[in-house]
Amino acid sequence: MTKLKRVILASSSPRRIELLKQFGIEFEIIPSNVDESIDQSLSVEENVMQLAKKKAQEVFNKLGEDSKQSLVIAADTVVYIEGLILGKPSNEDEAFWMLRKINGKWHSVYTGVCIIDGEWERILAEYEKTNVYIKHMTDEEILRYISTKEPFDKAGAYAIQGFGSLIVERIEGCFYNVVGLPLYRLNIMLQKLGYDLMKGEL
Ligand SMILES: Cc1cn([C@H]2C[C@H](O)[C@@H](COP(=O)(O)OP(=O)(O)OP(=O)(O)O)O2)c(=O)[nH]c1=O
Repeated sequence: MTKLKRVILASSSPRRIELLKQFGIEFEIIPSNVDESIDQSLSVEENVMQLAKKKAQEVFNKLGEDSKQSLVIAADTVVYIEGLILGKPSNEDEAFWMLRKINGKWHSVYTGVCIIDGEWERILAEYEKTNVYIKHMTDEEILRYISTKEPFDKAGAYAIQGFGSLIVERIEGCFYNVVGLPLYRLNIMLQKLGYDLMKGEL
């Protein structure tokens, strides 16, 4: 297999960037600029895979000639509860509403991952699901959590890796999926394309 000229993470998420960095591979960061609005008429699985595809495709299309020797990775994370898909809250009221919605209950976090391999002209899109139980909080506790400012750029208005760790009672499934990049799933997908993070092959 010829060495890829460019490996691109199509994301502005500091969490995704940090998670991918730990494997010692060289990659560039090119955030996408797509409309991330959720289509409540589609299933949650379709939503996250379609959004991840849109992000990857947009960045891939900008690469021009280089695209043939490039691999682009993109992801999209949402929270799913009682038939509703929650993205990132746009203000304090929305964060409060989302946190009340997931308060004292199980919900599911879905991340869609898309990989475009220009060399083989292949597009792979899959998703991972993790169940998360949030402890019961009083309104005062919810407001205190919001005052950390952590909820604003996070799907479902919390971050399991930050202050949010103090409200997540238990999880079932991949932790990294909740943070925004399901590493196990990502490597399974890369292996399907002939790469492997364990071997440093990318
Ligand atoms: C539930 C949860 C989400 N998140 C984050 C991961 C994602 O960054 C964000 C969901 O928004 P996304 O739209 O998936 O990603 P993004 O807009 O931050 O970045 P980009 O589209 O450029 O890749 O929520 C956490 O960091 N911790 C959590 O516990």
